[in-house]
Amino acid sequence: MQVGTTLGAMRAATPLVQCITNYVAMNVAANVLLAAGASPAMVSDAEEAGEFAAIAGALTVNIGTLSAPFVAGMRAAIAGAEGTGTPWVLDPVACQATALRRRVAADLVALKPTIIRANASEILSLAGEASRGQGVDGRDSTAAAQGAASRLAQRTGGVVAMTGAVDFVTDGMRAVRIAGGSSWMPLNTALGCSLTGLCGAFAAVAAPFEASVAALALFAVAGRRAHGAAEGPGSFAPLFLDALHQVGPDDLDREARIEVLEVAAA
Ligand SMILES: Nc1ncnc2c1ncn2[C@@H]1O[C@H](COP(=O)(O)OP(=O)(O)O)[C@@H](O)[C@H]1O
Ligand SMILES: Cc1ncsc1CCOP(=O)(O)O
Ligand SMILES: [Mg+2]
Repeated sequence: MQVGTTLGAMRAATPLVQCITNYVAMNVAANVLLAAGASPAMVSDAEEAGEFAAIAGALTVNIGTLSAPFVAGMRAAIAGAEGTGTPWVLDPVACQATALRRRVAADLVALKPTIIRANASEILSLAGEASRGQGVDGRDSTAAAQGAASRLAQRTGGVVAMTGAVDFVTDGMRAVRIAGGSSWMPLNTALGCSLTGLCGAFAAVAAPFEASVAALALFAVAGRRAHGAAEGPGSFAPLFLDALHQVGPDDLDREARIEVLEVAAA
């Protein structure tokens, strides 16, 4: 897949990405998007969120620190995005954990996100299957959740970008696995949330499946590069930001480990 071309297009556009994300992720995700080449804006109040979505290249919606004002802002923003045909990405953080999260996540999935980016435990929960997720951290393998991801994509008509030690992306018909990254990534809070924002950045310039693959591949390549130079989760964080900025289109094509799957294997 031509992920390098997609990266070049994203950087050329510097897309404005509206991120409705949690308090933990706001700063981390903004820095990740800036380093990768996008223009993030954390705009979530219901009074302005719909208006902003109409001028953004993409919207991302994350339920990490859920509250009634956040939900109102999400609904306003999604309505604004739908009005202009703007792509939007859902991150159902810890959607298995509480009744509130299960209900809000199900309501948002019913609005048919362009992309759902989540860990395997969250995908299993959204698909109505048993999840071993603990809080915001995934505890299921993506291999065990491929069927759930495919069914979810078929139900929404969108793309499911599922992450873990090996990532899996499907639109219900096509599927790929992406290897790479670092075992220190899940020990850095909000990297999953930041990747959701990056999916939005790519979706502003490319079709949802290609956008998701490019975003996850960039994380995988940058994570692998940073791992080689880091000594632990703390030194990993700045090295990862540097790598996100330094990986170019040719590097991405050369270093990305993307396996295109037969549909029957998905
Ligand atoms: N064990 C691992 N080895 C390599 N990369 C990982 C590992 N776990 C997660 N990642 C990477 O970390 C990023 C965030 O994924 P993940 O931790 O699944 O999200 P979340 O924080 O939403 O649970 C993704 O790029 C994923 O590929
Ligand atoms: C720790 C925490 N608590 C609520 S949201 C959040 C951030 C989770 O970030 P990620 O799912 O990207 O690791
Ligand atoms: Mg995480």
